[in-house]
Amino acid sequence: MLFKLFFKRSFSVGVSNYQRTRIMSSSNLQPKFDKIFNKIDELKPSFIDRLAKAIEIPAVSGDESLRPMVVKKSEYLVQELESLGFTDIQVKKLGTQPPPVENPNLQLPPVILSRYGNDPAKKTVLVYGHYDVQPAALSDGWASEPFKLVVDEEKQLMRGRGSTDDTGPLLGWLNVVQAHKEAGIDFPVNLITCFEGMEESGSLGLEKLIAEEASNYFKTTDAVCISDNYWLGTKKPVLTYGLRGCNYYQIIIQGPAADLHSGVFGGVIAEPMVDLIKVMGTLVDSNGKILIEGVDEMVAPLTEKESQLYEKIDFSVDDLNAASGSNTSLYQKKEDILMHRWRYPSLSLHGVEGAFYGPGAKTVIPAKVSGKFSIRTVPDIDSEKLTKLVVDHCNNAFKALNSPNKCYAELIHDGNYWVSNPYNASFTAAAKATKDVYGVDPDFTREGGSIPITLTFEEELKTSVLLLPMGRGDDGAHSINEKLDISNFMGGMKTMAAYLHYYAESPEN
Ligand SMILES: NCC(=O)N[C@@H](Cc1c[nH]cn1)C(=O)O
Ligand SMILES: [Zn+2]
Ligand SMILES: [Zn+2]
Repeated sequence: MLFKLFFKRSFSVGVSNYQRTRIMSSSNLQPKFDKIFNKIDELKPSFIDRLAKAIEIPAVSGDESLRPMVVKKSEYLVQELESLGFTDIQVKKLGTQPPPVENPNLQLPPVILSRYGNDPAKKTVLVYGHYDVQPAALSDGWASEPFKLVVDEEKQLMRGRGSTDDTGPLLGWLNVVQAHKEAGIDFPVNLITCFEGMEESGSLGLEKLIAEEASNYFKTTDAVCISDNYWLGTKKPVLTYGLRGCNYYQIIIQGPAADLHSGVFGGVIAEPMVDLIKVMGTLVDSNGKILIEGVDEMVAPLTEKESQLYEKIDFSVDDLNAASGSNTSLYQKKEDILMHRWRYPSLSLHGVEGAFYGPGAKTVIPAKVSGKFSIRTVPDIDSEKLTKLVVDHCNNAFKALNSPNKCYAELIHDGNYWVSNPYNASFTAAAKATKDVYGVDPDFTREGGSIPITLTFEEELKTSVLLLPMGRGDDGAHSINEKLDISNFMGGMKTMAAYLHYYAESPEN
């Protein structure tokens, strides 16, 4: 069900209410959670150790050569689930990866299903997370080896690829189970895990699995909770009820049979890179305006009620600048930044495969280049219609060049946007939990990123989905030096635990 973009009431609070945002010390917390929160604190070293072991496995789903590592990380998770007493563990194979792919026999990484508890008297919460990560290399500018978790005692943070997206939060659920076991506290709900290894590459194969398991493994699900996003800024916790979708494309330009010497062939043959850069340059302007005809017309109009929502959110251009480490914002007003992140589409140019990019001055003419770009989608953009507009646009832009090269534009993967109604038992439980842990009411936010499978859970399981973030807006997900603050790791797990208790107690589903 799509939330109609206006709220019955606002969950946001004024600045004064949360200026002192911090994790409250255990003595300040709801006494009912003292025991579990203290146990989470006590187990901190073993939780960091579990995270460190997982981060060491470079599970990059977008790199075909690293697929065995993605599988290895799934095996590590299964071992951890077994040792914690999860039952009915099923490692679901999803078959081969559909094109475009270099190796047509490449197997998709498995989805891990498991249960903790199966008591018909309790509610069932399905927790989704992904164990794959974005690519990372020391040479990109990381301060330390990306696949080695570094605990920075001075800054009180943990640095490593996947720390915040999404290995840290995923393991948070396992840690919460361990803390309950060791504290001797009855687990408040039945937990189902659905952990995938292809989220960063479009969640290929997962939609079908969810549809198949909706009336089987997932049948008893009352609510879905996903911890795979971030606070908007660095101080105030949020709960998230919307995401943009993501349509990822490539334009391939094929010219000569092999890479050539630019001194010999430069000026006498049509260069694929020149064509590609010209075509890519027609997609978006320097103000972020998408130049593909017909895209803007598909965007849902802004209503008066919706525009009021943005005023109440705690955010500023300074937060954006701090997170980007620059002064390069296209907008100075908070409302404009939020709307362009949440409710308008954006087009980003990501890279060029086949092009020279290393140090030095190689005088090469690349023979075949593939330009990668994506469009973040919003209500009411239809993915298929968008793809037709994009492909037609690229073909026309290439045709106008009168080049003898060949051009082919295609969709690599797409994932739906999601906007939901946060007025339900699950969001209410999470809001109470957040207040208990951080001492403030959370803001209710949408997010500019994508979790392709969110809408599928909502539609197939006919349940609400809650996004309960662990990390902060400056964590550097997908960037260099990705980190998770230790206070967010600990606070995030306490919030997860309290959420499960509050949701279990709620009279509604
Ligand atoms: N933490 C969510 C996230 O990072 N999602 C990715 C999903 C994606 C879609 N296509 C490629 N990756 C994102 O980029 O938003
Ligand atoms: Zn993620
Ligand atoms: Zn990600």
